[in-house]
Amino acid sequence: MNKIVLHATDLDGYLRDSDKEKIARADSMYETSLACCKAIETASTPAEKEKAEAALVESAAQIGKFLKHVCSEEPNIHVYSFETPREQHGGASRIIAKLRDPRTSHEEFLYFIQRAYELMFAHVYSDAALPRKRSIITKTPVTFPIRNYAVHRIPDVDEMIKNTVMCVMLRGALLPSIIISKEIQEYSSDDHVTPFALFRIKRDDSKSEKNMDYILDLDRSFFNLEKLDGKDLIFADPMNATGGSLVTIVTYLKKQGIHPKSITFINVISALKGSLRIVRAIEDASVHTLWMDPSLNDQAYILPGLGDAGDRLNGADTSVNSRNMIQLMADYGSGIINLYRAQVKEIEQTVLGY
Ligand SMILES: O=P(O)(O)OC[C@H]1O[C@H](OP(=O)(O)OP(=O)(O)O)[C@H](O)[C@@H]1O
Ligand SMILES: O=c1cc[nH]c(=O)[nH]1
Repeated sequence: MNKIVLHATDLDGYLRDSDKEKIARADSMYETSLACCKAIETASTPAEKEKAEAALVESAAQIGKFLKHVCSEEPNIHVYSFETPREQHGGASRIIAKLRDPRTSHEEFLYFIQRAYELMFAHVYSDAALPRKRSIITKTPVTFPIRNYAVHRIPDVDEMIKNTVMCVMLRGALLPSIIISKEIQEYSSDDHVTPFALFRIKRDDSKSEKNMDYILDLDRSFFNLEKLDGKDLIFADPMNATGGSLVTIVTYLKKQGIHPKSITFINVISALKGSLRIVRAIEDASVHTLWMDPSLNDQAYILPGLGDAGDRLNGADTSVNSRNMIQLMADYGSGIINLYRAQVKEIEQTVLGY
């Protein structure tokens, strides 16, 4: 057993007093939402339910305003819905709502995760590269009167991606990481496939936030330390709750003498606490999230959240049924595997060591 464990108490000291005040305020605002949720659940007439729903809508609006204000003072925290034009918010909101809904099927969940990460790639890379663009010339199937070629101008992301390594926090981050890597490949001028580093990191679900253990299982991780030094590390994990999992990996890397050039953490939902902790604990880290949620429950799950992202993406991973990496990828199905052929090959080589 070759495990690195970070305890909840190791995370003490990163947050500033002013951060703690903001988190406490968001928690207390979310108490109001929870009271509305209770009123919705217990309403005995349609009118009572309608009143409770209106109160929930108002509470969510207040929380949104507060979080936006907090993030406006944080240069390294980027929330898609706070930074993009209003016209784009509806689409992001729809995706998050579908991901939150327990009725969303497994296949639909994968589909909406894919859409979420396409938006996030645009926000973090292709939109950010503008106005730099390059021309691509594409052959079309139309050959009469002669073979046709079309010209398109696409954002030039080459400078931004050339030094990157895709770091995967297994299991929840596997598909998101593959998607971001694929987007990088599609936008690069040389069909660039990111190197991969795979970290098996797990929170101990039997613990609460206050006594949480974050366990990095080195026997089930696959990476070459030397290939991480001086690199721009991308971590694409759908959920950032306490920030503890990422801090565990980065602390371990630094103790091994690895100094990443930058760390880009790309989430679907990031809690306020996890966002602040990452940017305080890790130098040169930036958090980019499609959505920010205000609070955590005692088990360190995000509120309102979407439940266990790893389980919803990959199925339950009990100790009796602990699937290995190659099995996990096979389980995504042949359709997805074909789409992400280059990434799957790169991951297989990293895992199998050839
Ligand atoms: O910000 P934190 O408090 O560290 O929580 C976030 C982590 O929790 C989830 O993984 P989990 O431990 O559930 O493992 P899984 O990916 O196998 O589901 C998620 O995918 C993140 O990696
Ligand atoms: O709410 C949460 C928190 C951590 N990990 C998840 O998958 N969901």
